[in-house]
Amino acid sequence: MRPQVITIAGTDSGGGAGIQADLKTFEERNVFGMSVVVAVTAQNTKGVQGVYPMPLEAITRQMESLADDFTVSAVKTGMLVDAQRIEIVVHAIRRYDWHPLVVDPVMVAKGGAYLVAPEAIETLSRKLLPLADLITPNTPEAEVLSGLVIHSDSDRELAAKQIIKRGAKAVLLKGGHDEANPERARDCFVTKKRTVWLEADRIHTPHTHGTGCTLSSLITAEWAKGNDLETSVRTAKELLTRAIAQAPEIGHGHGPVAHWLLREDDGKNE
Ligand SMILES: Nc1ncnc2c1ncn2[C@@H]1O[C@H](COP(=O)(O)OP(=O)(O)OP(=O)(O)O)[C@@H](O)[C@H]1O
Ligand SMILES: Cc1ncc(COP(=O)(O)O)c(N)n1
Repeated sequence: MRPQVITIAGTDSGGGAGIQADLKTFEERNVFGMSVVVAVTAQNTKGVQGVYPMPLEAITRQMESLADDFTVSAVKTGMLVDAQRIEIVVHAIRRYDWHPLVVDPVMVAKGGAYLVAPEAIETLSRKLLPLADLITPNTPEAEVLSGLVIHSDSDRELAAKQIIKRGAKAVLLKGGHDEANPERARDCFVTKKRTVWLEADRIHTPHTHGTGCTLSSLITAEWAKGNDLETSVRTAKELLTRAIAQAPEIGHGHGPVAHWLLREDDGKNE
């Protein structure tokens, strides 16, 4: 049976990030994608023009509908908007025992718009983080979640370990924002047992809208198919690098990555 996976996040009308990126990614990786819309955003490659949180009841009902019918193999979360919405998502994840759980602790969009209220970060850190089988912060998010300032590789590793101390089972600390390394895009993957550095060429392109969403969806899909976490993370990084390298010129700002290059050939498309 095809693995069934859920994204709990915000939409991106521009199609490059959020739930749209997640569902495109799931489809390309041959898992059946479902969604819980926490907020609708009016958004394009130039920025976020509006955020419209869904009513709490609508979020709860979507999760009930999915729990009532599907065999869920993995779940990811993205933009969760505020403390109240984080709380009801946490409640459902506990109630339905949705694991493995990949938490992309989305805080601020590339253009600077807040995707979660700053006062909700405490709730995210205290209640959602401890449920995460993997959490995928970028550098600024890792600083907030660990309470540490990050300059060096050893800071990165230390911050990831601190996030594990706070309850996450594994951390992928993404280096897309690491301006100090102009040639390589390096991510630090830390579990209780080991630290692994994942490296790829840094691609010189403005078209990186939705890279974090796409990476966490790739990992969720690969994990749902029964691969182990480290293999899932490695595969995801390789695929994403290719999709960034061939990012199309779509829109007038930070364009999306080439989701169609993530396709897994299962022999059925020929
Ligand atoms: N220019 C680039 N070239 C190659 N890889 C990149 C580039 N920018 C980001 N990445 C990789 O993309 C993934 C996402 O990293 P990034 O730090 O951009 O996440 P993010 O900020 O959460 O993304 P988003 O902007 O979607 O929220 C990481 O694996 C990172 O190394
Ligand atoms: C709904 C939604 N979720 C997540 C992101 C983060 O992606 P990025 O930082 O690439 O804009 C986004 N822009 N919109």
